[in-house]
Amino acid sequence: MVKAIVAGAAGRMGTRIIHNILDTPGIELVAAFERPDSPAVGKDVGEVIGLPNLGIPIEDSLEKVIDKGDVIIDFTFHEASLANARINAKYGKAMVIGTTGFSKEELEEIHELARQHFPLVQAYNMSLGINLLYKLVELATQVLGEDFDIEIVEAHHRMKKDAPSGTAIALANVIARTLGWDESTFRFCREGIIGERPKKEIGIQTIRAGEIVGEHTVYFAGTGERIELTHRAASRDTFARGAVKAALWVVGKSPGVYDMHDVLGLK
Ligand SMILES: NC(=O)C1=CN([C@@H]2O[C@H](COP(=O)(O)OP(=O)(O)OC[C@H]3O[C@@H](n4cnc5c(N)ncnc54)[C@H](OP(=O)(O)O)[C@@H]3O)[C@@H](O)[C@H]2O)C=CC1
Ligand SMILES: O=C(O)C1=N[C@H](C(=O)O)C[C@H](O)C1
Repeated sequence: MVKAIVAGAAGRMGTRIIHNILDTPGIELVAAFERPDSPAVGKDVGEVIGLPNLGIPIEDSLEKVIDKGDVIIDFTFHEASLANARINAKYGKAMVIGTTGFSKEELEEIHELARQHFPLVQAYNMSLGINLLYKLVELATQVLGEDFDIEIVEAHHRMKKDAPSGTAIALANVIARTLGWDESTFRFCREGIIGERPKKEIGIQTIRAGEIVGEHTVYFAGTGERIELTHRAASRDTFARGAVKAALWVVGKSPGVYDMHDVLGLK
């Protein structure tokens, strides 16, 4: 039985991840924690996620609970996930990080810690559909190439803290890699007299509204025709199921950085 520790247990994703752990054979929740000043600290996990008491109090740090678990599942905030990876480097537990909004330096440090000390599944989107979309976008980019203008539009709920979404950045990276371009071709917003669209540009636009769970569309617009590839997540359980699959998969792996294509066998 894989023993899981959930970071950010009272958050939107933490809550759904715990529900999914409780519903999945082969994995059990052994501990959960929140940031030290969270009102959830000290309460029973069940009370916080809308279930009867589970006999597991929400703690205020990873260090207090890390000995109990085999894997830490972390969907929190960029600084918190980095701090948790630093702590885990001393313990070598498996980790699943779904957090977005990292700077390049933060993400590189997490990856380096993992390469040296623990197996990590890190992915900006843990849904099956988005991981298939990466492949479809790669194929469309190979076929349509530089003759088509490529634009990404992402839409999320009003509470989301980072923009653009990690998934939109990952999609842009797939396109850029396929075309042999780099990040200097990413165009994050347009305003004013912007002139004609350069050919060598990947537009990335953000919508924040209401309770949208997560939507990504990639436009391939050419002369006389257009293809739109869209993924819409209907519920956070879509991501939470992926996170639990990743947790079951990563325990026992060698230190290193893995992604959902490894977990889902899409490599
Ligand atoms: N990879 C994927 O498939 C997906 C990734 N995400 C990403 O996951 C992250 C979380 O999203 P979401 O659940 O909506 O956000 P929430 O803000 O609802 O949840 C994050 C939780 O982490 C808590 N937290 C913050 N700092 C710490 C800390 N130091 N230790 C422990 N807990 C901490 C927050 O507490 P407090 O509220 O008090 O700050 C909050 O309860 C985001 O980066 C989001 O983009 C989301 C969905 C899918
Ligand atoms: O914050 C969210 O909600 C989501 N964030 C991820 C991202 O930034 O790509 C994935 C998902 O779309 C939901």
